[in-house]
Amino acid sequence: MATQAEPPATPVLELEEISLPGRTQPRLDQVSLRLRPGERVALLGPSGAGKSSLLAVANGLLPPQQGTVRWQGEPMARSSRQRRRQQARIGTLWQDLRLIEELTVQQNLNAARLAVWGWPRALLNLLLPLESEACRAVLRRLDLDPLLLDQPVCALSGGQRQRVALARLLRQDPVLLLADEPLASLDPRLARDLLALLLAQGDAPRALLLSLHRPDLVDGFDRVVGLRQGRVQFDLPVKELQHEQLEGLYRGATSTASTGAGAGA
Ligand SMILES: Nc1ncnc2c1ncn2[C@@H]1O[C@H](COP(=O)(O)OP(=O)(O)OP(=O)(O)O)[C@@H](O)[C@H]1O
Repeated sequence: MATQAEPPATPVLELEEISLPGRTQPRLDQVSLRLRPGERVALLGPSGAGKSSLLAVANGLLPPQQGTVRWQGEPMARSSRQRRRQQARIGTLWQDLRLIEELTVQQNLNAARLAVWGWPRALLNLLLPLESEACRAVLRRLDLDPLLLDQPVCALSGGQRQRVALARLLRQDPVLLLADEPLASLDPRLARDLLALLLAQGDAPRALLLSLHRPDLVDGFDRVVGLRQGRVQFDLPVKELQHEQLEGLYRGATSTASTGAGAGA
C-alpha cells in the first residue's frame, strides 16, 4: 500500500530577502533564512557581519526595510495585541543576560510570563512570587538547585546566572529560541556546558538560532550559516562545511574566531 508523504512542516522562522540599511553599508542585504521545527542553526561571521541585526529582525525588534519575516507561517501582525502574542513565542538569550539583579531567581523566572499574565498578576508576583513548582521544575531541568529560587540574582555566580537566564527562557516556553553570542565571556568549560544545554532545547516543535564567534563549536548544530557584510555567504549542513569556506568568511577580519576545528574539511 502506498504511504502518504507527510506534508512539509511550517517553518518556525522564515526570513525572505531581508534588507536593512546601515550608516555606511547595509546591515543586512537580501538575507533569506528558514528554520524548520527541530532545526538547530549556528550563525557565524566576523565582527560587524550583521549577526545581531539578523537576530533582532528575527525576534521582531527591528523591522526590516525590505523583505518579509514570518513566524510559524504568519507575517508580523498589525495589531499590537496580536504582535505581543507572536513575540511571546520568541525567546532571546541576550549576551548581557538582562536579569534583574535585585530580584530573586523566582521573580526573574516569572518575568518570562509577563506577556501571558498581564500586569495585575505580574505585580502580584513581585509581592508574592507565584508558581513556585513550575519554577523549581525549570531549574531542575538545567541542573540548578531549586533552593536558589529565593536567592537574589546578584548573589549568583557567573555560571549560575547563565543558567538562570536560560531557565527564564524555558519558562517562557518559546517556539523560536534565539541567542546572541551566548558563549562570549565564558570560560571554555562553561561555554561547552551552556552550549550543550541550549542545543538540548532545540527539539521540534522548537527551533534554535544562535550566533557564535566560535566555528570550532558548531558540531552539535544541524546547519551553519555564514554571514559577511550583511550577506549570506553559505547556508549548509554542518558536515558539508569546508575549511576554505570558513577562511573566506573571516578573511581580512580582525576577529578572534579560530577557524581551526569543527569544519568538516
Ligand atoms: N543601530 C545601528 N544603526 C546603524 N548601523 C548599525 C547599528 N548597529 C549596528 N550597526 C552596523 O550594522 C553592521 C552589523 O552590525 P551587527 O552588530 O549586526 O554585527 P555583528 O555580526 O553582530 O557584530 P559583532 O560580532 O561585533 O557583535 C555593522 O556595520 C554595524 O556598525
